[in-house]
Amino acid sequence: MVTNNEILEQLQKYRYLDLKYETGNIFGSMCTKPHPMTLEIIKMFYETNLGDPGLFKGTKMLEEESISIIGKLLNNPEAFGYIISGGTEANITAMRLFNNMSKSNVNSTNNTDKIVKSSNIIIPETAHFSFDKSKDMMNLNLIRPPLTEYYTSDVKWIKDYVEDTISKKGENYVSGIVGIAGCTELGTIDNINELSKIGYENGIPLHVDAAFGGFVIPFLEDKYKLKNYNYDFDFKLEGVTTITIDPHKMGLSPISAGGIIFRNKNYKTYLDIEAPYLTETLQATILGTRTGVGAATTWGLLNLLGKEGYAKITNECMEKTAYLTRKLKENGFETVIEPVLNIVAIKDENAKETCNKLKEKGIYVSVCRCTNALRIVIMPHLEFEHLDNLINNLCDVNKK
Ligand SMILES: CC1=C(O)/C(=C\N=C/Cc2ccc(O)cc2)C(COP(=O)(O)O)=CN1
Repeated sequence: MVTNNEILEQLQKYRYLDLKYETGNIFGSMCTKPHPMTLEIIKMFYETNLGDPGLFKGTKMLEEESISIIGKLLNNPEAFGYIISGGTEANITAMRLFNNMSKSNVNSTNNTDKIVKSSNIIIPETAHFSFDKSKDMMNLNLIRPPLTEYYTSDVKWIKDYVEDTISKKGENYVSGIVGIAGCTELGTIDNINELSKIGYENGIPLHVDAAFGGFVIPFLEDKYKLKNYNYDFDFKLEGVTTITIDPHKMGLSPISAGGIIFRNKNYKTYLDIEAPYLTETLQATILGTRTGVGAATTWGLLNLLGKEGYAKITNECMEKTAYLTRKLKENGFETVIEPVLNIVAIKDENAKETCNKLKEKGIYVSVCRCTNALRIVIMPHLEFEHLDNLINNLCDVNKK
């Protein structure tokens, strides 16, 4: 008979093989060491199941209150939504919503010759690959506008495309538009304000993927804002329908804690599925059984840290980002763009090779797909000395 302690000792051997955030060698992650308070919350809520909320009324209240707090942060007191597995599930949910809305709109016009074979979604080149998964799952047709020099979607191209196709193919041709508020590779922010006008004027829903930027942009000090970007991205823009915002990235929640926020509860009807054997009769989330830990840790941190706490974390990361950018330039390196958020992309024609050389030295950076560059995400677990260590090793592998 194996004892608990023997099992735990065996598990320690596996855990020992994992990297640890506190070593300061993880430079490519958009997750970080969760806030220590969340350990206690995990123990309190590890058995909860928001897939059957009638059994866990207290946990369901925590999810609803977390959504309400995040909604107010995003200028929407009517916000509805869920704390779910992550940004991928949140983005797939938004695409599922747009897909169902377009099918419903077509059916409501009873114009069978306009049945949308597959939903046409306008989506940036810089979009996260969770949208490619959505495409596979729902047979979406993804329309990719050209990028500007700032690595944002060309909104004039989008405006012309929408007006041109709608005039030719009918008002339901474009089923949705996606904008990114803090893209994965470079942290750039699309002009959501312009996308919102295009969507609102043409009756097209707009999804904003702020999985990473959602817990950064609202707290950014003005001194870190660049003139070539528009930082408005939330529900104060009337065309914004849904937002992805992940507590388990810059929100410091443990994994899994993603967020999908709807402008209001009316959108739930497009997602509801009969759930006969549950305490709730209609279920809108993609996952059925789902832990309540994400909702509880998110609620705890939203109330513990508040806007001031998140602002402190954000602007400390931005200070370190400015420090790293300055040091890189002093050592002869060039960044792809001036950092928009706490992400630095270092120009490197041999990015993959450099990445592997750093990995041999125990330093984990990532590489960009959109340009030849190394990608560094300055998360709260990185200290100034870790950045100095990165620079020294970069100079070493580049013999600068
Ligand atoms: C703009 C956007 C993202 O940058 C993103 C993930 N990004 C980065 C996920 C990541 C986290 C830790 C790590 O070590 C490596 C990668 C997702 C998906 O979020 P996820 O399902 O929670 O991974 C959506 N949108």
